[in-house]
Amino acid sequence: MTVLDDIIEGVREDLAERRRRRPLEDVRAAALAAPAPLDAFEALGAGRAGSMAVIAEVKRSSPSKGALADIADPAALAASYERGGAAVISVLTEERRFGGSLADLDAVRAAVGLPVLRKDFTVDEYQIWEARAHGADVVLLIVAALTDEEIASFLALTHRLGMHAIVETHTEEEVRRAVAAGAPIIGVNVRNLKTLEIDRDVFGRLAHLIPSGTVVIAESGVRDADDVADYAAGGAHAVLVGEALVRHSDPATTIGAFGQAGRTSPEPGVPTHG
Ligand SMILES: O=C(O)c1ccccc1NCC(=O)[C@H](O)[C@H](O)COP(=O)(O)O
Repeated sequence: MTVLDDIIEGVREDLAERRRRRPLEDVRAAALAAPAPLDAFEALGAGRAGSMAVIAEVKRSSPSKGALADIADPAALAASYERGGAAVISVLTEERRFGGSLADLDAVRAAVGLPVLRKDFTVDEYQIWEARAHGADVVLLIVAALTDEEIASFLALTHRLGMHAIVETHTEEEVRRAVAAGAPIIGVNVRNLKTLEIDRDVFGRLAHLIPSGTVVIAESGVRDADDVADYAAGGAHAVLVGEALVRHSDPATTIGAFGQAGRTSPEPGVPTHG
């Protein structure tokens, strides 16, 4: 059994329990009554080259590293990410291996005016309705964990609800499946979710397979501004950063530096010479 299989087994058990406590009809009604979603595709630059959006993650722990940070106030952390210029806030809601929760999502949603990603292992449409009911604007669809039929139907539901999905890939075959599904936002996770190994070169090998007009996200393994610059050179419009931010004493400044490092065209009005 891989790490991903193990995580998903736990996700399915927890999901069955939440479903017992709150039937889908209730969650659907709450989702339809929630304020309209924010446009993450635009917030991430709509696939235009030149700038670097930062998706800043609220991440308490992980299977690869164990406990990362004692996040007493996820809302305050997310507010600091927003002050630093993050484009989207990611909130891990998986409980067993990442220490996250829907309560973290609620706290962050209430604290920021940015699009919020409900970062979980989506295996059932219930989780998409649930994400919307809790005010999320984006969900994660991991190609390695889903059939083509599931990707198509989850993507369709996401778009029907006015949300976006980050369709996450790690291999050439997964990128082809994400592209075939017509995903407007594709992430390349340089962390192999089956072995937890990080290989930053994976991004450069796969990003060029993604058609222009798609938002391309480099996920995981960002240690510093140089990593962001490398991902930008490989074609990333955005980076998804967890550990480097939650472990940093000044995440807002770090986000500013990452955005700057990934910019490949000058800001309007900034002279390029002289
Ligand atoms: O982070 C892990 O160890 C992990 C293990 C298994 C499945 C998923 C995992 N992480 C999810 C992520 O994609 C990251 O939280 C995200 O990309 C940020 O990564 P990082 O900046 O390296 O913390």
